[in-house]
Amino acid sequence: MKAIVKPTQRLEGTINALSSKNYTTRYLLIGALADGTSTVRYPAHSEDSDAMRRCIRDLGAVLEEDEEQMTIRGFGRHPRDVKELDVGNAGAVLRFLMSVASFCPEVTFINRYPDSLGKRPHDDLIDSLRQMGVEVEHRDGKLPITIRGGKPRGGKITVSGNVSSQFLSSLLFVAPLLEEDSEITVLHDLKSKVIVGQTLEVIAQAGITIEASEDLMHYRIPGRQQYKPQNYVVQGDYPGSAAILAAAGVTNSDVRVLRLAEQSRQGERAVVDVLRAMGVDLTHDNDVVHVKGTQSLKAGEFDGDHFTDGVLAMVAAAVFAEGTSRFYNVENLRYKECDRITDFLAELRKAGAEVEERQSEIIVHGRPQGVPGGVEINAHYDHRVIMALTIVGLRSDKGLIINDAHHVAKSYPQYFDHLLSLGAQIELLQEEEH
Ligand SMILES: O=C(O)C1=C[C@@H](OP(=O)(O)O)[C@@H](O)[C@H](O)C1
Ligand SMILES: C=C(OP(=O)(O)O)C(=O)O
Repeated sequence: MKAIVKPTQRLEGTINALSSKNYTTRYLLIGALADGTSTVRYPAHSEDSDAMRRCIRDLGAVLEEDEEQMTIRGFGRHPRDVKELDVGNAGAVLRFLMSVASFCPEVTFINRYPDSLGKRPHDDLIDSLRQMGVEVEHRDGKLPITIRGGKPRGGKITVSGNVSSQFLSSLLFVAPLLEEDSEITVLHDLKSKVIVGQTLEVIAQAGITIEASEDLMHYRIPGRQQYKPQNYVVQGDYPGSAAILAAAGVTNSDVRVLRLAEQSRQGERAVVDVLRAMGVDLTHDNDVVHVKGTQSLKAGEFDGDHFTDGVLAMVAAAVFAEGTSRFYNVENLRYKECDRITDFLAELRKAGAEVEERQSEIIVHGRPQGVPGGVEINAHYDHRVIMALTIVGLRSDKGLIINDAHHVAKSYPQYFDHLLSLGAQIELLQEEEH
């Protein structure tokens, strides 16, 4: 699909935030790891959440779903002896299930996105699984990956946290099910640390005990525990909504996004404060974010590691700010669906933005007068690149054509529909997908 994004003066209206991707993957997983039947209300519907549905079903969970709610009969620590799993392009799903697969005799995770997930590194998790007595075959730390497990061991386990927090989360999900007690130590820095809070939150909701140090670098986990079946409710998604809020923030608009919990462990909740710091008039009451957009934003300096999946949308807003913005501590954006520093900035430059990269920083010299646009954008298989360039297109002089925009469905299939309902000038051209 091509998205033809045209200059749009004003966005107006109210939308319901999509359901959280990261809570959905977690609740589906712990529902599958439970003995008994759990329910999940308002699970997300997207390629990534569908990948989790597909894989836990293949592993033996029984799922039923209506409009609002899904029930999951879990397999506990006894997944079915499946030979192959297809996680699509979902990093979190792959990494979480690599540990679960260690209960199986032999599972291969196939490589369906060689130019996206197929390029992402998993060595740190592979190292940890080996410490647990699991044999892992891989191609240079990347997909396809075959896990030969059976009886993973607990004990002392180390995991590096400087590429992705998903490796640690993955171990935290399975360690309580092991025969032995475990002690997990995080080596190096722990990136995307806030999201580990979501992992610990959902694990505790399922009645599991994990003792975590205050800095989240050290864990004691009693073995032989069981996930209890529970009833979970998925909250609204901040990372996806960040793009809607930024689009509203840079246009002359009046937009409300409902279902964004004020008390949330999603790090990307911080985008509300980031936009406010840029001068956007924004209130957040009763789980409703109300944005009154402005044509005059101001630049700022932000630690992007606190709102990892919201950085690209905030960079897109900074493109129109007065002054130079700096997003630092974002090196691990290089290991996502694409290199979200080099690849993303290349597309922004095409649109006419003035941006610079450092190894772990994005620097934006804002252009309050707008950017020319009038070019075609490569999506790099990345939903967040698509969402961010759409924001830029809305405030460009000549608009932008975003190629392969269907990849937005990785997390937010209704993104363009939501923008259209707010009055955005966007034309969607269906073409043969490749
Ligand atoms: O645990 C999770 O569900 C996720 C962790 C983050 O990844 P990193 O820890 O690799 O930054 C985030 O970017 C991703 O979208 C989802
Ligand atoms: C990086 C992301 O997801 P994942 O790592 O799960 O592929 C994302 O949603 O932006």
